[in-house]
Order: sequence, then structure tokens, then C-alpha cells
Amino acid sequence: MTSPLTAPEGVRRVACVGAGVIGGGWVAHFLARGYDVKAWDPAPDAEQKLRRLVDAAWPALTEMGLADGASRDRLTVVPTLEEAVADAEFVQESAPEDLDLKRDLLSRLDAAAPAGVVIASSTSGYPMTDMQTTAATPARLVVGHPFNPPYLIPLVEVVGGEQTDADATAWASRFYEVAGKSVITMDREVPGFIANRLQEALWREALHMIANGEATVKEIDDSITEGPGLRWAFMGPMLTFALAGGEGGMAHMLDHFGPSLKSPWTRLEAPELDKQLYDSVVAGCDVAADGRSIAELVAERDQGVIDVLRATGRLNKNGNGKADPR
Ligand SMILES: NC(=O)C1=CN([C@@H]2O[C@H](COP(=O)(O)OP(=O)(O)OC[C@H]3O[C@@H](n4cnc5c(N)ncnc54)[C@H](O)[C@@H]3O)[C@@H](O)[C@H]2O)C=CC1
Ligand SMILES: C[N+](C)(C)CC(=O)CC(=O)[O-]
Repeated sequence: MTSPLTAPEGVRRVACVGAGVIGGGWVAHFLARGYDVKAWDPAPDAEQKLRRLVDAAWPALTEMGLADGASRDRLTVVPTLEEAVADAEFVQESAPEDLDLKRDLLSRLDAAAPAGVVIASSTSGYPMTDMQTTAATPARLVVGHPFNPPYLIPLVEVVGGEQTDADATAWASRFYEVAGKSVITMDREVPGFIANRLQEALWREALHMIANGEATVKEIDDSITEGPGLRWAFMGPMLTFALAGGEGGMAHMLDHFGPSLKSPWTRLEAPELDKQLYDSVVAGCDVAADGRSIAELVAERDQGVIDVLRATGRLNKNGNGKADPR
């Protein structure tokens, strides 16, 4: 691959392509970190929605601490993909999760972006190997998988495909760190990366319980927020379970509970997402929301994440719980 033109520490101009929930979240994050951001999204009402999302995120970002010079005025929404990436030093793609669309879009971005500039996809699960098949220079294409909302949740999972240059993956990881993210760089492609593979297992079991009438949506949510979720904000599932073994640690935990891995509560197949299950999940979420609008829930979530970051000593002036390495 041609070497990236700009060192990760020197990047000032970022392009965000696709500006929905995640693309908009990335825009808010990069603006708060002081970058100039150009965004493109083909939807007719995209700019209005994007600016609304950024405005809604700004109080949380201000509370987290804006980088010097950070401003919503640094956002330019442009009418074409080519204009978005023409002078970009980094490109973040956040279009819908559709393999053919991603392939085509990444090829177009590759054709339009300056040589050497790294292009990252927000995909939730497609391996880059499958997405980079039609690009002229697949070496610069990486996955940069964020978590919603990207302006508050630190983690980004970075992984290349079979045709990705290791330098591009390393460059992307360093860039995200400079931009205030917590990065896991994977050395191989794993379906669902790491966190989504774990989340999907939880989600699959939740859907089984709803489909079977074993638990309501609210009970499932409460079981996490009043239970394991409290621990997971600062100690992951492995160390948490090591403590379940008492003074014997993980070894005792495995001796004691290992056989239960074969118990019937472990299910391997996803349930059929039929209309009944679909309706139950949607209606259950309305009950759990208890009259709160999506905008109210977003504000509540944002404040909750900030409170957790602060309580666990991971909130500082430069946002997203990371020191500014620039
Ligand atoms: N929603 C989530 O919690 C997360 C989503 N992701 C990933 O982020 C990506 C975007 O997902 P969301 O933001 O949730 O979807 P979304 O539906 O909210 O936004 C997608 C945006 O892409 C635009 N779009 C449609 N066709 C396009 C094209 N050809 N080129 C550029 N933009 C196009 C749409 O107008 C829309 O604004 C997906 O790959 C998804 O898997 C990653 C992490 C979390
Ligand atoms: C629902 N989702 C699979 C798109 C979620 C993610 O990919 C990450 C997240 O934000 O939890």
C-alpha cells in the first residue's frame, strides 16, 4: 500500500459517509475532538437529521470536555461522495449493513479518496475480506467497528481483511487512539469481531426467552442493569467469573461450574424471528420505555454512560475516557 499521506497525529480532516445513527455519532465524536468533518449521505433529509443528532449529542460532549477549537461549525455536509472524500485524511463509512452495498460503496470511496488514505467501515459483522473484493486498492480498507453512540462508548474493534495491508490496520488503530478511542486490534477475522459475538449470544438467548414466554423485555433488561451489567462496566466477564471461584479463582470456578456449560440453558441455534416474536419484542420495549421518547432515552443513556465513565475514573477533559495523545 502507498504510505498514508498524513501521520495519525497530524490528521485534521475526516470524511464520514453515511450519516445515520452511527455515521452521525462518528460525526459528533470527530467534531468534539476538534476535526474538520465532511459528511455525505444520499437521503434527502440527511443533513437535517445529522445536525439534529449532533445538537442532541453536544451537551454530553461538552460535559465530557471538548478538544481545543472543537465546534459544530466545522461540519460541512456535501452533496456528493466525491466531495466528501476529496481532501480527506481519513474516511469512516457507516452505510446500511448490506454486503453488496458495502462492496460497491467501498469501491467508490477507494476510487475517489486520495491515494494512501485509510478507509474504515463501521460494519457490525461483515469480514473485510468479503467487502473489499471489488475495490481497486483493497490494501487500505479496514474495519473500524464502533459502539453506539460512538461519541461516548470508547471501544473500536479494528481488523483488516485478507487483502488489507498490515500498515493500514496499524495506521487506523493509531488514528483511533489519537482520536480518543479505546482500540482492540484483531490479528485475524472473527465473525462478529469480539464484542458483537458476545453480545449476539446474549441477544439470542433473550429472544429465546421472549419467544417462549419465559421472561418479559423488562425482566431481561432489569436482569442485566441490576445484575451483571453493574460489574461489566469495569470488570469483564472473565475476571468477574474468576471471582466466582473464591480464593480458588478461575481454576475452582471451572472445576465447580464447568460441567454446567453442557446444561440446557446453553442454546446454539437462533430463534426464528417470526411476526409473533417481532411484535412481542417491539411491544415489550414500549412497555420498558414507560412513556419515554427515543430522544429522552438517548439523553438518559448519554448521561448514564458519562456517569459510569466518571464513577470508574475514565472521564477526563478530552472526552471518551482517553487522554489526548496529540
Ligand atoms: N446501529 C448500531 O448500533 C450500530 C451500527 N453499526 C454499523 O454502522 C453502519 C450504519 O448503521 P446505522 O447507522 O445503524 O444505520 P442507519 O440506517 O441509521 O444509517 C445508515 C445511513 O446510511 C445512508 N445510506 C443509505 N445508502 C447509502 C449509500 N449507498 N452510501 C452512503 N450512505 C447510505 C442512509 O441514508 C442512512 O442515513 C452499519 O454497517 C451497521 O452495522 C455499527 C455499530 C453499532
Ligand atoms: C445492534 N448492533 C449489532 C448493530 C450493535 C453493534 O454493532 C455494536 C453496539 O453498538 O452494540
